[in-house]
Amino acid sequence: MSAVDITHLDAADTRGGISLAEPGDFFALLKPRVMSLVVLTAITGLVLAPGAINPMLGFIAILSIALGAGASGALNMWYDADIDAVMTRTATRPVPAGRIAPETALAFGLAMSLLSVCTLGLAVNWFAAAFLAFTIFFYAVVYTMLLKRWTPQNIVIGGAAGAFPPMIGWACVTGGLSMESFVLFLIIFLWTPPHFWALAMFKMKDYGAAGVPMLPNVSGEATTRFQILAYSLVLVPVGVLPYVLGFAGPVYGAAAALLGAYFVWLAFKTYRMADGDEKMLPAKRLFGFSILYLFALFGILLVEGVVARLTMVGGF
Ligand code: HEM
Ligand SMILES: CC(C)=CCC/C(C)=C/CC/C(C)=C/COP(=O)(O)OP(=O)(O)O
Repeated sequence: MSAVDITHLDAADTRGGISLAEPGDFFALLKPRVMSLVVLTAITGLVLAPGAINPMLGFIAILSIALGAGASGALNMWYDADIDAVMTRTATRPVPAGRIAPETALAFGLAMSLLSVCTLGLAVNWFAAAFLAFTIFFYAVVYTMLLKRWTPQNIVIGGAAGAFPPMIGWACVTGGLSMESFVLFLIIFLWTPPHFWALAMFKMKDYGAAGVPMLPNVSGEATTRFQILAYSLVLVPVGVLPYVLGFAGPVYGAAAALLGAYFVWLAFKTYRMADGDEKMLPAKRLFGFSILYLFALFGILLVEGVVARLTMVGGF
């Protein structure tokens, strides 16, 4: 159900026969900043997986995953144009702002989905390609179309989409799944609720105006603060698991423990925030730090993985 009428957007990209969309608008449809972290987690999965991969095929694999993530972002922006138009954070996106017509965004998203999946299948393997297709479907259909407007657990279930990329990267090399790639999935899966609910707390008015049932709006701030702390407390030990299970080194182990301790501290400060705190500084800090945390963990895993491959006979 639409929160607002977007029929005015139908002919949005042409006036007097001239397209108003610029290349930058199509780039924005790909959600490039989120994609950067998705790409990092996918490369990490690919590099840590046992077995050789031709560097050119590895490059094509990552490009396909990036394209697929971008495609799912475009499909999300097509479907969500009505609610994006109501929220200050998203109102200037190309579709709600009228620079790209909804049907153009849809066609772009579908074409890119097809291109990314077929490229991955033809160049790398069809298991990874099917997994990529499933992930695009999960974000664009299961999260965006089915869960987001229906349940405050939307991001807990839907967040799985954002956690699959390291498993896809791993599958590009091995053609299958593994306990290690599942642990990488689990780190992102458990990270998503504190990452997003911290933001949802200080963007509550936006979500309220758009009628999206995010946890702070539905269950209140106190419940959200508790859930953030609970997920963080589970996330941090799981973040150390790659070291405990022996597929990451001591540098990673120490970083995961230290950064994890700070993550829990910020989650605790968020939990202790006073009711009606307008500034919400702890929640803002936690949101910002959540991004740094995941970049750091996967960045270190990646560096360790590259070093291990470079020093091993057979390398890549
Ligand atoms: C359902 C799960 C998720 C939800 C609902 C969500 C939501 C959001 C939102 C609303 C923002 C703010 C963007 C803005 O200011 O416009 C954001 C930022 C960000 N998210 Fe997430 N996120 C989720 C999962 C992920 C995942 C899985 C990743 C990558 C692995 C990720 C990476 C990022 C990054 C890098 C940013 C900062 C860049 C930016 O501000 O656009 N997120 N997220
Ligand atoms: C490989 C592949 C296909 C990966 C795609 C998975 C992916 C990038 C998931 C990220 C989830 C995400 C950014 C949700 C944003 O929520 P939202 O859409 O509700 O946020 P918004 O309000 O900013 O639009």
